[in-house]
Amino acid sequence: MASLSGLFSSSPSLKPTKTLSVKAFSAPPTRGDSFSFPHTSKPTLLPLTLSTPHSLARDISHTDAKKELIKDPDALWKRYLDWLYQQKDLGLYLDVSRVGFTDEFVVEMEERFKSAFKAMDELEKGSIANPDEGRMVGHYWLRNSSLVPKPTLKTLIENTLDSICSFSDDIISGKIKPPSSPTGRFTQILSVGIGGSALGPQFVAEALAPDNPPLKIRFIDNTDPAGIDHQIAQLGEELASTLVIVISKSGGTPETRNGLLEVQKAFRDAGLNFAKQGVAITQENSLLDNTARIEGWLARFPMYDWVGGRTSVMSAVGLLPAALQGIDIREMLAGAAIMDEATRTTSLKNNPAALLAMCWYWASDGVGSKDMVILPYKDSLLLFSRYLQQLVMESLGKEFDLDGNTVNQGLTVYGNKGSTDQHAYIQQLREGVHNFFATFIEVLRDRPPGHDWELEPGVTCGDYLFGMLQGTRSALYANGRESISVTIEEVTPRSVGAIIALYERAVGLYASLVNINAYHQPGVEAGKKAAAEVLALQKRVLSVLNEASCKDPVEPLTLDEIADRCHAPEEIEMIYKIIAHMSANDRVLIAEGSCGSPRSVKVYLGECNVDDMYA
Ligand SMILES: O=P(O)(O)OC[C@H]1O[C@H](O)[C@H](O)[C@@H](O)[C@@H]1O
Repeated sequence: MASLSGLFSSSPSLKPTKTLSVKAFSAPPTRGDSFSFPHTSKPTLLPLTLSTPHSLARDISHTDAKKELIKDPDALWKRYLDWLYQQKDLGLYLDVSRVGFTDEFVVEMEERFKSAFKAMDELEKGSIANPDEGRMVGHYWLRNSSLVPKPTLKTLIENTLDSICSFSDDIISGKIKPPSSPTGRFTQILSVGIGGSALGPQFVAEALAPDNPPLKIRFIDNTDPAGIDHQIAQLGEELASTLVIVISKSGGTPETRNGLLEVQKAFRDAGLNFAKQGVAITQENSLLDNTARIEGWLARFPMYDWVGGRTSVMSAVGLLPAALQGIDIREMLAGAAIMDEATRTTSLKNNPAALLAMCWYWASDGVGSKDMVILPYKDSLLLFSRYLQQLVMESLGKEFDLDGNTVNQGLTVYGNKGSTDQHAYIQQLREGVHNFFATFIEVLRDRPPGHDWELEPGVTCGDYLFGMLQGTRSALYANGRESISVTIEEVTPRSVGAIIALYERAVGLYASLVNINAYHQPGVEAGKKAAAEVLALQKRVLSVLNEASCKDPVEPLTLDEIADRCHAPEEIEMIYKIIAHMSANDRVLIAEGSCGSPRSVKVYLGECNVDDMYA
């Protein structure tokens, strides 16, 4: 693994120090005259300060009253033409005409974007864009290493890319072989990781893996034992020809560690040598890195301090699994690089990421008052909304702004795919509670050339899909529901790289507009900490039960008795849940009562462990 020493800085986290509450809204903006999409009221943009109390926008945000329709097709066509964005090299279009922002709003946003563009420029030049963690934010450098602020990083990025390509070539060609496989080559990948260490690889695999990839991929992205067993069972004999890629930026995420331990056990049970089939992708000197080094795993690839998990798909995290599936990763990087370039322009109208961010702001009042429904009309893009959930919600879902004001920001993302979702929840979108705006992802090419046929005169299967998309867009709009359309010509490594880059930049710009840190995730720690406390309590419960079960005769205990002996009477409900879970898994026995009536329950362990008693 290339040396990463000296690249990482750590600094104490900077917590917001104050909570301000400033009422600073003026009258709602006037509507544009050439095109009006009459929301009942919208928050006026505040003066260009970095301490905008966006949460207050809720107080005056528009009601959900049905909007009037734009009846005039000429005006709509003009708006479509006026605002249509095209990136020729990528064959990508962005249509924001069905979002009802006004000319006045655009003018105000142009002002506000000046500082967003400046912040983005500084980020790309290596500023500490994640102030709470004292980190640079460098995912844009992964696809254009000439941008890096330090020459050592350029070498690191390029060397890692080269080593990913040569390692995957050697695996695919069979030059690197699994030690005990009868086939003599690796045929399967088992990717173990969670969050940003899974969602990108999953999305890319679903979008781009060929029908018969050189290696097929499976994922363990949870600590669900049954889910893990299922993946291992599905591999069956092919475990011997499975390359296990363990991905964790931090190298210490419990779910990933558990997945690894479970897979290692499966290898032991099958008499296989895990180390000869294991690959780690992690930061240098993390727990995972040290484990892989000490155990002599097949390979290790670096993750960088300056790349966040949710923007890591173009690091080894996403590139190695993709390359092993025969996906052209340099094309993915090229698509992202072109989009990065296109989204650097400071002309709002010509910057597709800025247009997206502006529409999000308009549609959700800059406070996330409406959800973003992502509807790709292409099966292979099914996981895009799932991928975006982390990218958008972990980035934008923040309690405090950069000045320490309580803002509770965010933007909710959901969606699966069209036309499938039309038969599920589109009914509510069109007629029910008006709490969303839609984004259609349209793919022009239905099938590879030469494979199409007409299933009825003049109409192909893809024409139906096209019709469903356009019909839904029109039907939603006719009922006052706003939508954005992103169109790509085909689903290729280049276009997938481009749409990832498009949304990464849009999230970064939007975060600047609402003055939050998009690059940390302080809220995630609370759940992790609470989980650790539950497991610590479980150990105390087990110890108390063990002691009682070693008595002669065995002393079954009530929940109150267990709680008392754990010195945790306030945790009795949690103790009950722990007992119920262990009982369901045959790890404690119920002497009296049943789990359904907690007061009646008396519990003991099946056997006494004397070692534990004196531990
Ligand atoms: O890659 P890892 O360090 O294992 O982290 C996996 C995930 O863990 C946390 O939940 C973070 O909030 C995510 O941003 C991250 O992607």
